[in-house]
Amino acid sequence: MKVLILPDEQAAVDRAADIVARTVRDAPDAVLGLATGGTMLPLYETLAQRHAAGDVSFARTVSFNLDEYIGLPPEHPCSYHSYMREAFFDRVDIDPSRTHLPRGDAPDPQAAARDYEAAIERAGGIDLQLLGIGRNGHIGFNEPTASLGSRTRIKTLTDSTRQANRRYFDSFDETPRYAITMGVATILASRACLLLATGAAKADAVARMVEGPLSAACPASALQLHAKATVVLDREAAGALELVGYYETVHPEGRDTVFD
Ligand SMILES: N[C@@H]1[C@@H](O)[C@H](O)[C@@H](COP(=O)(O)O)O[C@@H]1O
Repeated sequence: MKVLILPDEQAAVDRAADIVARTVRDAPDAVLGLATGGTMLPLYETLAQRHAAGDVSFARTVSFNLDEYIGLPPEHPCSYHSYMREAFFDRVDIDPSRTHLPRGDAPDPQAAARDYEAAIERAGGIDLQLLGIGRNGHIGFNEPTASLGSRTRIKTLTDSTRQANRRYFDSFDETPRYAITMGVATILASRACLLLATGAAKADAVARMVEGPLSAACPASALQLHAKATVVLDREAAGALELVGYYETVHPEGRDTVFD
């Protein structure tokens, strides 16, 4: 795992944006796996600014988002469909017909999950999967104890995840209980992963992901199995790592060096 530690949030976001932009420049028709959450908002903002400056185009990019809440139609203001439109899709030149999110309002969610896997396969798989991390170590909506062999399916959200996402809804009761999410194995099948974590609230989960045992108790630790996983952190999110000195030697100033 490449662990890149940057001095602050914006520096971490810039480094993550560099990796996304390089992927799309190298392969304009790259398939990106996209993530939601508060952490990703400044990343999408930075990518939108770089697009406006003429530095990067997503015109031929294909995208698949990690997850969506069960029960929310795409036009619901709290759906991840709406999040993606507002944060990114409406601000860059991506072709809406090439963007994909699971349908939270599908009449048969299990069938929708299987179809989503098939669509990823038909697109040739994911070149770069963007990820955030939950405070309990979840990736996508793969909560602790999620099978490390799982594919896209329906997951029940923990109360702690619902509490963390409650701020977007009118009440805790209205915060969805279920989500359709790519599985851990779906994520591991991508050709490269890029996980961005910022802020002290993520420090424990980051330490368990990078240095803890490989365990379904921390689904993000499954990235230890991925041959091309890059973790971009600000100093606060790196705060509980033991081997900081080593990561900083290998990647001085969070540089994405050739030797990893
Ligand atoms: N399903 C999303 C994840 O994809 C995201 O990485 C995580 C952290 O979100 P935030 O960045 O807001 O802390 O929780 C959400 O529930």
